[in-house]
This record gives sequence, C-alpha cells and structure tokens, in this order.
Amino acid sequence: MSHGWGYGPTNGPDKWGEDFPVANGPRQSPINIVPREAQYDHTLKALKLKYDPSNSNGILNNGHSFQVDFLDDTDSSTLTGGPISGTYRLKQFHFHWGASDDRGSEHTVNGINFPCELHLVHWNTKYPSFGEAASQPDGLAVVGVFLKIGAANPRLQKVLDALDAIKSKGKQTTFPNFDPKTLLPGSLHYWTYDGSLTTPPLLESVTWIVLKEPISVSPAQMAKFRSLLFTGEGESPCCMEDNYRPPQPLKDRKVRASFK
Ligand SMILES: COc1ccc([C@H]2OC(=S)NC2=O)c(OC)c1
Ligand SMILES: [Zn+2]
Repeated sequence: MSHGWGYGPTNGPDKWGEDFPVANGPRQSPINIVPREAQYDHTLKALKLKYDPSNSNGILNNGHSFQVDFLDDTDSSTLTGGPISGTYRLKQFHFHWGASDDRGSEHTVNGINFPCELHLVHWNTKYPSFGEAASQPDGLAVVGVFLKIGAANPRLQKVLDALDAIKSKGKQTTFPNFDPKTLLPGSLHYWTYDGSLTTPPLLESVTWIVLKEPISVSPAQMAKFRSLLFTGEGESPCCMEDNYRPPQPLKDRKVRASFK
C-alpha cells in the first residue's frame, strides 16, 4: 500500500498483507466461531472484570474507530480469571460496525454477522506497558461483545452522545466517570482462542474472549456510529462505517467454550 491502511478498496483488509506480512500468519483474527465445533473446557475459570469508572479518561476519533481510553497506571481496572493467568489492565474500549445493519462485527457466529462489535482491550501486567505487551504472545486480552439489533440500549447512550464532539479524525474530548461494566450482557459465558489485533500491525498477541450473549442496539443508535468520519477536518468527508476485518482462517487452532 503506498498510503496508510484503512478499510477502502485500495487500502483495506485484502491489502494489509503488503505492508504487514503477519496478516497471513498462523493466529490471525477475527474468526468465524462455530459453536458446535467449540470444545467445552471445564478448567476455564469465570471472567472477573473489575472496572473503576474514575479511570475513564477521554474519547478519541482515531480515524479507524473511536476509543474510550482508561488510566492504566494502577490495577484498579482489571481482567482476571477466564482463560488467562495473571492480571490484565483495561487500556481502552472501541467498536467496529457496518454501513448497514446486516454487517459490521469482526467475529461471526455460524457465519452470521452482527451490526457491531465492542472490544475491551486489556494488557498483561507482567510487561511494563501496553506497547511492550502488544508484542508478546500472551500480552493482550480482548473481550469481544456482539451488538444485536433490538431495543435502544440506554447504556450506550452516554458514549453515543459524546460522538458529536469527535466527529472527525484526531478529535478528542474528556470522558470521565464511565463504567464499562454497564456495556456487558447478563451472562459472561464465552468462547476463547489465541488470535491477533484485527487492524495493523495485526500483532499475534491477543487472547480472545468473545461473549456468547449480545447486547442490544437500535437502528437509530447504529446510525449514530455512522455519523462519525474517517476523515479529518478540511478533508472531503467519508463516513466511518464498515471498519471491520472479515474472518480469517482458523488454521491450527481450537476454540474453547466456557459453557456446555
Ligand atoms: C495500537 O493499538 C491497537 C492497534 C490495533 C487494534 C485493533 O485490534 C483490535 S482487537 N481492534 C483493533 O482495532 C487495537 O485494538 C486493541 C489496538
Ligand atoms: Zn477492535
């Protein structure tokens, strides 16, 4: 790619391998999850998510998605248990979504797309920083949550209401006192597998934890996601949508289930 990566016809997922050869690596994400082929593993622990709302800091349009960043200089917002060992700190959460409600998630289930997928990104505190952890095979743990079209989700509204202030690439604003636990479904049953970041640099450092139960989102709320721009102020505007990578080959991997 002669220019930066993105999601368009000339710089999208099919082109990423030109600059990032790991795109064709052995543990790429996302994947299609086939529940009947997932292996129930009774040794998998329950997820323990402890989030301190006072750690939420800002919300940023990074030109590929928007992210809510968390202060991560202490162990006050962490993921433990589940398939991981040790303590992983919450760094940020962000979303991927489609141009229409029939697509947008990165993981699929039995080949079915959801309109949106939430990623809660955590890094292993055995490493000194997110950046260091991101280059290690056990460095990151991402909790993926599907969003399914239904009733408007009031718990999304605070996030969506902030988007007007970060419409274009590079814009950011403060985003204090937000509890990401409010974005989780009632059940924490999950599938887990070894994978990667889903955008360049596509580092193969992610333990994926994909929740089985989706949360709801209304069509009007989905339209709000699509009101963001990939482009910066003064550039010809391009709606932020279809910012998802399609499923990648499973290769020599097994998906485990925390539930029967
Ligand atoms: C440099 O930091 C990054 C880079 C890429 C990603 C992508 O990988 C997943 S997962 N979603 C993404 O958009 C990221 O997310 C944690 C963080
Ligand atoms: Zn993501």
